[in-house]
Amino acid sequence: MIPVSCGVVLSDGFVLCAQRNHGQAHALKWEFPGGKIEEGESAEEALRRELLEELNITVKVITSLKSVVHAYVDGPMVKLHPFVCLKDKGQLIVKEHRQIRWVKVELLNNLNWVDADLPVVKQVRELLDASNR
Ligand SMILES: Nc1nc2c([nH]c(=O)n2[C@H]2C[C@H](O)[C@@H](COP(=O)(O)OP(=O)(O)OP(=O)(O)O)O2)c(=O)[nH]1
Repeated sequence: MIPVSCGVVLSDGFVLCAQRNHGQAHALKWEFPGGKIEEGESAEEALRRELLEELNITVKVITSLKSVVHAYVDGPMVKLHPFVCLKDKGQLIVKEHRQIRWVKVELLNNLNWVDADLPVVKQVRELLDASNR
């Protein structure tokens, strides 16, 4: 089971979505930026390291969401640890992804997500719907 952290990064009501690159697993699918948790690292430490490495940003973590375990067909079993965060410092530099996009919460379903992220998208929608009520 591969432990992975990812960030639902919010700014001005938009969510930062990232498209995986050609040549990677799940090429051209959309994900929340993040990556594998390394030995001796907490999920939150991994998130901060990956966001800095991949996108040159720091974040303020607001809350964690429920983790998702997903077994990819012919692929690894992934345990995804999602965090809702606010973008803090750093000018976004896209280093590894094909592209990034800031997407309104209600339009998140329009992207072609990696399978493990669908339950995360659902949690994000529920969380933000509830906070707008
Ligand atoms: N980053 C990220 N990976 C995800 C998400 N959902 C999901 O199933 N994954 C999977 C895809 C990959 O199999 C794995 C993370 O791999 P990665 O390639 O992004 O991580 P990494 O940068 O640490 O990898 P590496 O190239 O250094 O080996 O988790 C997600 O929302 N964000």
